[in-house]
Amino acid sequence: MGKGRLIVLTGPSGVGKGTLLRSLLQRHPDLYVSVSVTTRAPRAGEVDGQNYYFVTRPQFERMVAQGELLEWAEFAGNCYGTPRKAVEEKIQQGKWVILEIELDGARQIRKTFPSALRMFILPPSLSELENRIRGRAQDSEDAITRRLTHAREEVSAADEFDIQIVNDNFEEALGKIEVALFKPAAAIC
Ligand SMILES: Nc1ncnc2c1ncn2[C@@H]1O[C@H](COP(=O)(O)OP(=O)(O)OP(=O)(O)O)[C@@H](O)[C@H]1O
Ligand SMILES: Nc1nc2c(ncn2[C@@H]2O[C@H](COP(=O)(O)O)[C@@H](O)[C@H]2O)c(=O)[nH]1
Repeated sequence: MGKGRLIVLTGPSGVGKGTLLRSLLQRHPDLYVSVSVTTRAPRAGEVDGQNYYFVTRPQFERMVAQGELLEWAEFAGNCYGTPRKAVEEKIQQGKWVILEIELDGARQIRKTFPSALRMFILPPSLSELENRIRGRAQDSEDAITRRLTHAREEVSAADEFDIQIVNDNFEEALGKIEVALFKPAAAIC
């Protein structure tokens, strides 16, 4: 059995993290992507237990109080958190576990799992980021404004991460994530 590992993927909402991860999983089905808990309402097509575990705020607060979340944060009016049990079990089993989380959560993981590999995905520009969020057509105008406001703060924190990857050309960005994950450290520049 291989050695378990924790990998954090962060970047502003709409930069393409979820899309990159879906392609990465198709190519590397042995990776495990943690399913987060959120108080956000499901978007069209989102499935409970697959995209997220959708919970009420009291349920979320109970999970926090009982120490069930590895990290959690409030983002654009909703709460998001990583269920501890599944992640710890998968790492124990030797799996490589990926967390797709925002900046506050990534900072928490840096303290609790200093050996985690932390990658930050950047948009080619903020205007392209806005195009992608709008193009996704899943968020209200209010939610879009809040996400773009957060994006500025998040992008300015990119240097806190081990690796920064610009998601301009999708295949190139995906290739860089693969290099960061699978190639020896000397190959990463
Ligand atoms: N390289 C790319 N070029 C153009 N469009 C892209 C690229 N990567 C992703 N997209 C598109 O950008 C939109 C947002 O992508 P996605 O939902 O994966 O972002 P996200 O970072 O996971 O957002 P959130 O954090 O809000 O869940 C999608 O419509 C996706 O198809
Ligand atoms: N700190 C955490 N952030 C998380 C988690 N799951 C998702 N996220 C991040 O929230 C925003 C918004 O997501 P959306 O699905 O509403 O667009 C995005 O940046 C996600 O990466 C989590 O468990 N903890």
